Amino acid sequence: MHQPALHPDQDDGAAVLRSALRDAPDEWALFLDIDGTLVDIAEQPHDVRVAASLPQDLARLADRLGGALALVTGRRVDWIDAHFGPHLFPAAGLHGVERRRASGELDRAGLAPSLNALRKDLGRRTARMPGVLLEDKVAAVALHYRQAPEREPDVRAMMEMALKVMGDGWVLQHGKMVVELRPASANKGTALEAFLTEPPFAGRRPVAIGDDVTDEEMFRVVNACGGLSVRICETEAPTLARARLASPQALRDLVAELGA
Ligand SMILES: O=P(O)(O)OC[C@H]1O[C@H](O[C@H]2O[C@H](CO)[C@@H](O)[C@H](O)[C@H]2O)[C@H](O)[C@@H](O)[C@@H]1O
Ligand SMILES: [Mg+2]
Repeated sequence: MHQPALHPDQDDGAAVLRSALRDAPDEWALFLDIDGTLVDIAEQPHDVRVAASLPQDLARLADRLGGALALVTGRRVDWIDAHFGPHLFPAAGLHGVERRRASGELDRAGLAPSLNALRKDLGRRTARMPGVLLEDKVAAVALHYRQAPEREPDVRAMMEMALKVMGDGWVLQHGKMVVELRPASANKGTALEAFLTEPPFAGRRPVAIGDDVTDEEMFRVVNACGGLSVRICETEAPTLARARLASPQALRDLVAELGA
């Protein structure tokens, strides 16, 4: 797949987003990634800080969009609620594998007993690898190497083996200094498509904002149906997104502005 690099000077995402979401809020649906997009990247998954005003700003913007705002993330939906509550946003977790509709109905990921043994084995191995962190996502598992970048080849090799153990129906999801093993049943693009068939998203044009390879599936869907794709990136990055924002802070400022 050819992915042209998005140049830092290319298409100002803020201007594009303002003219869509402020001028025609009834026409658009907004899909937002979390890590690296709404919140700054931190050394470890549990170190992230959700800005105190962000959940309320998002809830106000969701209100302006008639509720057509969803969080689409690699995190679990339970994690989203713990960090973005009390408002329960429509959400896709585990890269689309679990999904809560605007109605509140939640499709959870099925639990695979074989993952438990595998998780224990990965835990034993990574205990001997300082700086490599196992993130237990219940229906998925992630190995982070941000604090030990030299371990990337070992992490990749371990996860390739883990994928073989789990077999069909599972995929490796690469991300920022992380490799995740998750069910292959969905991705962020299919989750976005599913939202677009339901109220209040149906009939609206999608806007997707993300920062990572997992968000490219959303960008593909959005581009195909005449929506807006925006990548958070400070430098050039190969991407399908057609506009850019410089940082999560730039997006948070915009969310506050558009919701006010
Ligand atoms: O889809 P996202 O909302 O972007 O979530 C992707 C993964 O984000 C988290 O890991 C990433 O962020 C951590 C905190 O900033 C960082 O330490 C790590 O290096 C990044 O890979 C999260 O831990 C994963 O579960 C998400 O899938
Ligand atoms: Mg992200």
